[in-house]
Amino acid sequence: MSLIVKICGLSSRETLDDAIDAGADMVGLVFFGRSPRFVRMEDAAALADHARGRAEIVALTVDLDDSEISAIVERVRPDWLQLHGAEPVGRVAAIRKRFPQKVMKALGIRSPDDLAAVDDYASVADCILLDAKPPAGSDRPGGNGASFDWTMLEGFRPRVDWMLSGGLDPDNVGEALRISHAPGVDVSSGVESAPGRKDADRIRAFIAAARNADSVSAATRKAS
Ligand SMILES: O=C(O)c1ccccc1N[C@@H]1O[C@H](COP(=O)(O)O)[C@@H](O)[C@H]1O
Repeated sequence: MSLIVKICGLSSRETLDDAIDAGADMVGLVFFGRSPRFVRMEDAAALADHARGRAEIVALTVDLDDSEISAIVERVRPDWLQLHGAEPVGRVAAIRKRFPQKVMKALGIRSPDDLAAVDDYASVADCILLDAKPPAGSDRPGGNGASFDWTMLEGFRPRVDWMLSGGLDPDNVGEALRISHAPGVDVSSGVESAPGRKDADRIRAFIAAARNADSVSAATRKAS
């Protein structure tokens, strides 16, 4: 199976097209008000319609309640709900049961002990997204351009689909894949020229570097 690449935090038709034309499998829309990538519901609905059928649409949410998620589901009709808050296992299970979307649960990682949570969520999420824990002083749980030590992922083979994120960029995604053999990668800050401003050249460079590294990594995954 080939590498899944998600470009997150897109907020214009132009950058959506840049990501999709460059080969993104998933595009993310951010519904977190304190993010520089925040998109209002009406804009998100139009962006999703623009992308529909060309890439999977991911709605990034942080600790929203059912009525807020319902509004996104009805207006935006995403393929995925990305849960990037402190949603406990039971809450993730309830969201997955209530809504038809696939569920991606983000988990903050700083030390190898944090990986234990992956097993806890494996049966209630369709995909686990490993992200760095936010640096001190950050007011958002992701999108901080912060990475964690990927060497703790050597030999990591969870029983659930997963993706790597956190501080990835065109220069380091190859190394991240060589170390982690992640089946998917997700990026936001690393393909921007300023917070919230996506850069077409960096998007293309990121996806090219990731696909290039994955051709090597896929062979290793097959052999292991
Ligand atoms: O992008 C944001 O602003 C954001 C806000 C709140 C939660 C998550 C957010 N982004 C996600 O964080 C990871 C890592 O991002 P980065 O590449 O380190 O900037 C990624 O999944 C984004 O989708």
